[in-house]
Amino acid sequence: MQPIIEVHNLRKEFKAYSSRTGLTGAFRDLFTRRYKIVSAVNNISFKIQPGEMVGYIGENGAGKSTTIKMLTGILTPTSGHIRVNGMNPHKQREQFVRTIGVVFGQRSQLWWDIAVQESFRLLKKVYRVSDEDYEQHMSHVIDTLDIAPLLDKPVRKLSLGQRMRCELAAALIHNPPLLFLDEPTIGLDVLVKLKIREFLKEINRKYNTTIMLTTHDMTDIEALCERVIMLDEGKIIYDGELERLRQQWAEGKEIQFRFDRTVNHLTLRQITVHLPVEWSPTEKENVWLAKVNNEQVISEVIRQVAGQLSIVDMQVNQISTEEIIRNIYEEGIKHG
Ligand SMILES: Nc1ncnc2c1ncn2[C@@H]1O[C@H](COP(=O)(O)OP(=O)(O)OP(=O)(O)O)[C@@H](O)[C@H]1O
Repeated sequence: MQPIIEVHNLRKEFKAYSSRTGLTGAFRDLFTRRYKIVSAVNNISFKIQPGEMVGYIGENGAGKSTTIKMLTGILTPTSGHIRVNGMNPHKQREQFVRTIGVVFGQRSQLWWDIAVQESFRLLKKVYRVSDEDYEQHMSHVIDTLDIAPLLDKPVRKLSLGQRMRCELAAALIHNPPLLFLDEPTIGLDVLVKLKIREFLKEINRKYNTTIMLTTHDMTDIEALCERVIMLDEGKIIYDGELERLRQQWAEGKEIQFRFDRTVNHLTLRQITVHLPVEWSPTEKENVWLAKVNNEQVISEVIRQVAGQLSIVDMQVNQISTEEIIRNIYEEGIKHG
C-alpha cells in the first residue's frame, strides 16, 4: 500500500536572534544581528498508511507544530522530502489543500463575524463541493457533532467547545482522506472531548480517514491512537505502538490485594515462588501489595493468588501514560 504521508530526512532550521545588552549593544544590533541556527526539526523520517490514527507527541518546543506546518505546506523545509497524498505540499499547494483537513486548536478557519453556516457555504465553494455531496456528508457531521443549533450564530458568540466542534465540521466539508489536528481538545470540558473523540473514531471507521493528532493530552492519544511518534528536540525518539511503549515503561506496577483473613509474608511468597513479584505489607494485616514489572506477570500473580486464597477486593494501580511519557523525557529512552 502507498503511504499517505511519507517523510524522509526532513529538516527545518530557524535563525534565532539574540540581542546584545545596553545601549551600545542595541546600537550594534542595528547593523549586525547575532544569531544562531536552531534545528526545530532535525532529519526525521516516517511513513503513515491510509486509515492510521497517529499521535504526534513531544514536549513544548520539540518541533511538532513545525512538522505539521511543513506537512500542510505552510512552511518550506530546509532540506528533505515530503509526500502527502502523493503531492509535494508546498509546491502543489492549491491542489494539495483540497485533499487535507486541518484544525489548529489555537487558530480559527471560520470567519469571526458571520454565521457558522455562511462560513461553511464559503468553504464549500472554495473546495468545490457539490450540493449533493455537501448534503449527504455534512448533514451527518452536523448531526453527530450536535451543532445544528449553532449554525446561524456568528462564531464570536460561540463558546470554545462550540467553536471547536464547528471548526472540526469545517475541516471536513470536502471529506478529506487526511486530517491534521493540532491540540483539537485544548481547554474543552470532558463531555465535549468525548464527543469529539467519538466523532473522530467514527469518521475513521466510516471513511478510513487518516488522522495525525498533535496534543499534550495523553487521554486523547490513548482513546484514539494505536501508534505514537515521539519527538524530542527535533528528533524522533520513538515510533511504534502506544501499547508497546506502555509495556516497556510500565515498571513498578502495583496490585493491592485485600484478603478475607490475615495472611503472612511466607504464604504469599510460597504461592508466587516462581514469579518475579515483590510483596510488601500495609497497615492492615489482610491487605498486601504486590509489585511487578510487566503486564503478563500481573495476570499470573492474580491467577496464582486467587487459586489459593480468598480475595475480598483487588486493585491494580496503573501508571498513567502521562506519567510514562514524563519518565521517558526525564530519563531518555533506554529500552529498545
Ligand atoms: N518562526 C520561528 N522562528 C524561530 N524559531 C522558531 C520558529 N518557530 C518555531 N521555532 C523554534 O523551533 C522549535 C520547535 O518549535 P515548535 O513550535 O515546532 O514546537 P512544538 O513541539 O510545536 O511546541 P509546543 O508544544 O509548545 O507547540 C522551538 O525551539 C521554537 O522556539
